[in-house]
Amino acid sequence: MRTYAIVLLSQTAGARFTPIVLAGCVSAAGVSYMSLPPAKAQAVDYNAVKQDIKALIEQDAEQRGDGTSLAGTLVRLAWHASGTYCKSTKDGGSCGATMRFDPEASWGANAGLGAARSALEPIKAKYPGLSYGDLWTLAGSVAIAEMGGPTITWRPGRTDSDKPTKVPDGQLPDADKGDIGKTIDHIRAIFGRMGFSDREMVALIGAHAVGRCHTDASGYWGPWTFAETTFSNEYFRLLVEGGPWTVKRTHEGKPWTGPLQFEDPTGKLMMLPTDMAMIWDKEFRQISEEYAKDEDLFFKDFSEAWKKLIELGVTFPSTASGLTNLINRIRALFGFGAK
Ligand code: HEM
Repeated sequence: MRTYAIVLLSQTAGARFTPIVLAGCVSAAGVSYMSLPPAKAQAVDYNAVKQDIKALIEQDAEQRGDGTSLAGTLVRLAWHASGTYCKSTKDGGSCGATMRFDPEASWGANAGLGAARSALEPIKAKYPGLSYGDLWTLAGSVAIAEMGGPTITWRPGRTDSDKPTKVPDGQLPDADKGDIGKTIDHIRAIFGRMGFSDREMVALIGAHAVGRCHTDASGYWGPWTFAETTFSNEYFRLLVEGGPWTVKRTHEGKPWTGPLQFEDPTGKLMMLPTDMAMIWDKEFRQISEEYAKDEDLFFKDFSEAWKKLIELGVTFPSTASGLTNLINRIRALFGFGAK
């Protein structure tokens, strides 16, 4: 049995370390909190934010009524907000939430994400102390949990920039580099720049279990799996055991004029060239096969890599001092602390 809870590490503004407040949060929310020093003037009830994100996803699904969901787009928003990071220059990442501004908002890679950002605006307005960076990454993390994904450990602390990014376009991956070898090298170059290993890249790309491609956003069409609102290892199972995956030639009875993509024998599912790289490349394939066989392993690796992704470049307020930690531990022993 898996745990689907989001673990929140909460900042309490105004009061440095307040076990009573924290204990209250624990019992009210059923999630785990840890105290961090305050960084903002206005306290945010992150559990309430989480509930609002869940409600937004549910309301949106009801309105659509076609089996598609905002949840996948929220995951993509959190990933694109974070995936600009460069481990050498330390630029980019979810801190700053610079996708609010051009040019980043208009990068081709971010097409279609404006709707997800707008959908979250009422939640941002409701919690003045909440940063966009925290909201976007929490929304992606809540969406993963809502779709049955693994436990995500999320913590607040991102501050917003009031200036556009300094980072040039081209930080996020293209789905095709024209030939197999170049596409594989491109994946390693882009994710390597962020500081990810082969295993972490494959795990993260496994998020294509959910959501879909939209012709009016990326130009590609279709979902990767038959259950696009369920976070699972189906993406890897389809890649490894499904198919055969062939070049898409037609769409709804007409010739396909979009970019190169692959389809399964039903014509209902798709893979990007970068997805096919997950079985074309020997090392990627080995990991994809492991995930196809073992969903728990995929969930474990994904949740660790996702936490790393959404924390790239983020400096969190330092945790409690040694003395405060000791006091908290003693309080915890007597049942007052938050574990
Ligand atoms: C080689 C790396 C990747 C490439 C080339 C890529 C490319 C794409 C493209 C072209 C789309 C379709 C966008 C649209 O038309 O709306 C998409 C959607 C999506 N991507 Fe990726 N992606 C990559 C990695 C990732 C990673 C690392 C994650 C998350 C950890 C992710 C999560 C998603 C999700 C959830 C969607 C569905 C969005 C929706 O339903 O609106 N992708 N991706």
